[in-house]
Amino acid sequence: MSIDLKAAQNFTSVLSEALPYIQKFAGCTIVVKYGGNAMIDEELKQSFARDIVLLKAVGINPVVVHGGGPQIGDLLERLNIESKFVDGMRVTTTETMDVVEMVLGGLVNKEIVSLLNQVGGKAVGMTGKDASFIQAEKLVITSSSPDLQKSEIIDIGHVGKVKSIDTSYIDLLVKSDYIPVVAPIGVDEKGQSYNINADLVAGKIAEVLNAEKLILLTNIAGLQSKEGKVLTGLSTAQVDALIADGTIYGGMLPKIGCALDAVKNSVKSAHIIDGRVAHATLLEIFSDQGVGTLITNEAI
Ligand SMILES: NC(=[NH2+])NCCC[C@H](N)C(=O)O
Repeated sequence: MSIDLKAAQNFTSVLSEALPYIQKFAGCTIVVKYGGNAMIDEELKQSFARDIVLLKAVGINPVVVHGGGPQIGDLLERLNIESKFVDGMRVTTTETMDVVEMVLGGLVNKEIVSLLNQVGGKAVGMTGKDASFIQAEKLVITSSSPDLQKSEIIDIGHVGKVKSIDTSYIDLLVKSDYIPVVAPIGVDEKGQSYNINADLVAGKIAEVLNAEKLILLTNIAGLQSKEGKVLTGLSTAQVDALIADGTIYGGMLPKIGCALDAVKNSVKSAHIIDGRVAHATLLEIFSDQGVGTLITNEAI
């Protein structure tokens, strides 16, 4: 059989394009928020696992934070427990929190750990309860009722926000070449569990770890202009302007808020990438073009 020279050349040019990035990011921490389609589609799951293990193999330290909303919804449905949402957040009663903890910390977390380990990684799963590493507090939300002209506090139960993160456990794992896989559950000083948005947890972990990158795998091609063109590189000031003029709105706002906060604090760049594309993580980190939107503090 003769060698396909063209394919071989393509392959080597791809590898060669990756070299400066492998050199630049070796030893760095990259926090990857894993969610959406990439977590459901079999082929995308495999490609994600290989990407993460490959990062580790070339000396980059990935930390994975995952979501699991649809899986929680599925089990609640099977158990005949009604799902209620306020502002896109799941109303989490004590009964619901048990299910959240079982699904996120058990089923989903261990599936990801196992996926990574099957392709040769050394992944270790945990929730913020392990070593109490994510301290949480209750998220208080208010709604203004139009007729009363005043705001009311709405109780959405065990939904939390991050109060503080102790990185010593993650550090220990990373130093020993393990890949931490974090389920977004926090704990308060009384041992109470909280369900926390995974983008938020990923952003905060990236901040406290002084990560090089925060990568958010999404179901979109990236941030888009009003005309629908993907904006491949933006400064934080440009993102602020896109929020102010309404180009970025609705459901995307909390996600972009997490990315912005991370970059405005200590993370070098945040990437909103297209998780529907196989090997999106590798493409973003090791190619010049990437597969989505890169946000940095520098003017672009
Ligand atoms: N969406 C983009 N414009 N990505 C460019 C990525 C460039 C480079 N691979 C990096 O990770 O820093």
